[in-house]
Amino acid sequence: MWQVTVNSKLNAMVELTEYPTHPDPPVAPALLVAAVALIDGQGHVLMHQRPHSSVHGGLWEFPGGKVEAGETPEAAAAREMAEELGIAIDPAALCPVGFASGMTVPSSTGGSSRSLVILLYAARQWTGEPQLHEGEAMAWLDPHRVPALAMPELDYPLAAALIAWVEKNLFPPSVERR
Ligand SMILES: Nc1nc2c([nH]c(=O)n2[C@@H]2O[C@H](COP(=O)(O)OP(=O)(O)OP(=O)(O)O)[C@@H](O)[C@H]2O)c(=O)[nH]1
Repeated sequence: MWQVTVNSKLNAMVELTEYPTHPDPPVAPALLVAAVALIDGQGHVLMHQRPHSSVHGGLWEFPGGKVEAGETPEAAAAREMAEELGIAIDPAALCPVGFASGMTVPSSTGGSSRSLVILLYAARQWTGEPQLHEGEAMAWLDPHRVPALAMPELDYPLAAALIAWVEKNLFPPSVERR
């Protein structure tokens, strides 16, 4: 971060001072992950249990994965839905719900922690029946029950954002008519 100081005596002199933003800043670019809350006709959301062998193994998450080079987050989300659940989603039909930001958990094989940003989208339409292609299990849940699951840390704020989104978009307060 740069601080600009104007020296009043010399009037036009500008001093630039560099300040460290963090004692140990992350060196790698942020990892971007696109995840999807699939919402069925009953307003239930599909949660996915990560493979035991993976980072965050056995925890519940919103299905999704890393955005690859040259991909939009929406295209990545649609690709992950095909890979993980065997369903087709139109990227244009994904609705932004919220995001969460933190640090990755270093894998058991090493590697340092890096900045992680997860974008959560909602989808109410897709083609095909979700099937477990990867992971340990999947479950359709009332969104209000999601915060009770064992999940990666960033999924708790994502779950709160989803509940707010569902209450606004699926069950909007009735409009008072005079
Ligand atoms: N998909 C997904 N990943 C999440 C969530 N919450 C969360 O912390 N993550 C983390 O974000 C990262 C995404 O990794 P991933 O393993 O799902 O991505 P991927 O399918 O591209 O993995 P791959 O490297 O095996 O191809 C992991 O560190 C994962 O633990 C979530 O709700 N959904």
